[in-house]
Amino acid sequence: MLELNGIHKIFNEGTPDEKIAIDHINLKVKQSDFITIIGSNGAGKSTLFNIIAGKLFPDVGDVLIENKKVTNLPEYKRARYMGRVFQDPMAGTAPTLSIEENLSIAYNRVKTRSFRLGVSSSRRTLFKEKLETLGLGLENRLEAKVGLLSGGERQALSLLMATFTKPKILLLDEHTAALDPSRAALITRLTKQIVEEEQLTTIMITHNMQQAVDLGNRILMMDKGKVIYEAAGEEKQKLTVPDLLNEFSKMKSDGAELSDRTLLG
Ligand SMILES: Nc1ncnc2c1ncn2[C@@H]1O[C@H](COP(=O)(O)OP(=O)(O)OP(=O)(O)O)[C@@H](O)[C@H]1O
Repeated sequence: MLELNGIHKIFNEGTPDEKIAIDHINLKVKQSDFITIIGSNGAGKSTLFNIIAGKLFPDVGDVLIENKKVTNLPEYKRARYMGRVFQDPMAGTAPTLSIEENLSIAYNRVKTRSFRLGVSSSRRTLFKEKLETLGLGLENRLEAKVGLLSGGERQALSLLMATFTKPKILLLDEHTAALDPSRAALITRLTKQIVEEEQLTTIMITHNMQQAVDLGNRILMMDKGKVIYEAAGEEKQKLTVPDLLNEFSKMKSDGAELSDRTLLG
C-alpha cells in the first residue's frame, strides 16, 4: 500500500544548524495495517508524516502509494489518497462554516472537483448518518458553526472528515494530545471504531504509551531519524507499557534524550 524506500531528509544542510531529521528509513505498510509511532522529541515523526503527505520532499529516497511513485507529487495532488488529523482541533476544520459545510468541503475534496458549499438532501442524509456514528448528537446541529463546538467535538468532526471518504492512508498526528483525558478516551474509542469499520490503513503518532500499546497491529519506535524498535502481530499484542519503557531505557543508555512527554503513560 505505502512504501518508503531509503528516505533521508536533512534540514539546513551545510550550516551550523544542520539536522538529519530522517536517516535512511525503509518502511512497508500493508493494506489495513494500523501502525502506532512513538519516539523522543525531535525523533523525526512529524517530518516522516510530512514526507508521506507530500508537504515535504525527501532529499534521497522514494515514496510509493499502491506501487506508484509519488515522491515529488505535491500535497494537494495527494490529498485524495490521504486523511490527516492534527493535534490542534482547530487545524482540521473551518470555524466560521457550519458542520454540514465542513463535511461538504471534505466530501468535495475527494468525490468531485466542485467547491460548492450547498448541500443536497441526499448529501445531508449521508452526513447525518455519519455524524450519528460519533454518538455526540452532532447530527442535530448540522447548521451550527464549527467554531462553537468543544475541542473534543471538533476533533471528532475532524476525524470524521478525514475518514468518511475512505482515504487510502489515514495519518493521525498526536490527534488526542490536546484533549482532556475523557475527551481523549472518546476520540481514541472513535478512532478504533472507524479504523476497524472502514478497514483503513492507518499510521498514528502518539506520546501516550498506553494508546500506542492498545491500538494497532504494529508499533515503531523512532529516535534521531531512525526506527530503533519495531513489533508486530503477536509480539505487538503482548506488548505492555513496562516493555516499552524498557525499550526507551535502552535508548537512553545509548545517549538519547528522554523527556516527560516521551514517557506519558
Ligand atoms: N522545517 C524545519 N527546519 C529545520 N529543522 C526542522 C524543521 N522541521 C523539523 N526540524 C528538525 O528536525 C528534527 C525532527 O523534527 P520532527 O518535528 O520531525 O520531530 P518529532 O519526532 O515530530 O518531534 P516532537 O515529538 O517533538 O513533535 C528536529 O530536530 C527538528 O528541530
